Amino acid sequence: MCSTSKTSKLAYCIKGTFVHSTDSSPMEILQDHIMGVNSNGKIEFFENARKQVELAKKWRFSESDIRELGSHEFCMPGMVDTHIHASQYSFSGTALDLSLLDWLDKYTFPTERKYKEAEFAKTIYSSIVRRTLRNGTTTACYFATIYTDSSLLLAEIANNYGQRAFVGKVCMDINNCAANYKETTDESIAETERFIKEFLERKYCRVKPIITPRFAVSCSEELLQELGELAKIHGTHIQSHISEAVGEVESVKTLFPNYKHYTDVYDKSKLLTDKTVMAHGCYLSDEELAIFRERGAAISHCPNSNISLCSGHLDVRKVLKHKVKIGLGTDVAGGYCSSMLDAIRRAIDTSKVLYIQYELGSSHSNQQTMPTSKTFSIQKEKYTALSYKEAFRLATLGGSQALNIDDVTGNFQIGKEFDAILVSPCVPGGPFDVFADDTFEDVVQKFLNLGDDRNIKGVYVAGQQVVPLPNA
Ligand SMILES: Nc1nc2[nH]cnc2c(=O)[nH]1
Ligand SMILES: [Zn+2]
Repeated sequence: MCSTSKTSKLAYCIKGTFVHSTDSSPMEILQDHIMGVNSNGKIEFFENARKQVELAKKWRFSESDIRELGSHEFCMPGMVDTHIHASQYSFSGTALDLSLLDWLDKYTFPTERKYKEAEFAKTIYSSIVRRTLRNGTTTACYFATIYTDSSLLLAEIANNYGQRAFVGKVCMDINNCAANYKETTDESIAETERFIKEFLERKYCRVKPIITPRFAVSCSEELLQELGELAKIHGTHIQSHISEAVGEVESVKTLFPNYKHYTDVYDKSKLLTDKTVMAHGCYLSDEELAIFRERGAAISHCPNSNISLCSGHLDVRKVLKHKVKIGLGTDVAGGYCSSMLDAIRRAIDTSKVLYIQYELGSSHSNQQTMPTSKTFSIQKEKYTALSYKEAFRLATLGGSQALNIDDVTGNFQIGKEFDAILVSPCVPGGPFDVFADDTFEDVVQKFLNLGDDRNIKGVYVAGQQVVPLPNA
């Protein structure tokens, strides 16, 4: 049950280094700062520690109420996974030998069928929620399966562990390969209505339903339109896949001949709103991106999956140029890693691959000639690979914007809920080393490139500490 009081007291203070993004800066490192979090889990103040005495008087706290971070430690916003299939976690790290449509038929649909069984669902869903929380994912936008009851179970599990989440019951009334894993159109609509109704009755504070047509290939026109209506009636979020792989885009052209393009299929069904997040978008045209921008719809960039399933590459620069909202997603299990740190790294890798292609001017050729320093300097003005700071922003603030929850989370702006991870770079047996001449920026960069859950000492959602996990 969700309860916030109108009056809020100061709950605790944290003092040390904070790293976050704003609209104007992809990364701010604020050393020697002090933050106050209130009993509603919101950031009450965030100031230079110089003002501690003044703040202590105003908010009536003493030295003993302050949690002081160690010299290399820092707090950063919790990461936002804008696209993850909780139901595919059981086979993550395997089954990466096929491209999208064959991969769905051979591995994904048979696995998702198992979620008819509540016990199986409970085991895997508990594991993925625990795993993502330990990895520092404070918000996850989940796909479940076509089964309503086990999808509701995922919502319950996320709520019990204190994760902020969107949970979608998958809708699909077409499946030419696995006839035993699809619904009739009427079933899909009725079960989605039941899903939303029962979900909302539970009044979870930070776990919400999201309407989830799997993708246009597996949904009839009627189903897409009805889901668009339901989203409108209930004001819910919407998620799906779009323009992920060439074979998929070709199928959509054949299945929906009367539509201008893939984006038009969703748009005409009212599925593109400012609460929509579409995964991938590797092959979206400028015209389609302009529609995304107009509708306020967002893209979830899932680079691990795009590479693992040999789908393609998303040009993040192009999406940003169109001012389309964008966050990162792990897309487990097309993406083999459930950590958003991996999504940051793969987003940078992808951007560098695109940079090389632009530099060589050979995105459509297989010339293997080395570029000269001259071509590098000329081309650099045209294309810049994503920096680690930009990728950090995509994983935090960008994700919250993509999910339209940036008024609540995504950075350390006063009034937002304190969703954060406490990073401890120097841990015994940790994954990297810090040396005396490392700047704080170096330490942050090392964590983003080399760190893992061993460095994540604490995770907070709305001010509540959720990691270490219960029964860890
Ligand atoms: N990566 C990915 N793409 C999809 N397109 C339709 N379903 C899926 C899925 O489960 N994973
Ligand atoms: Zn996906």
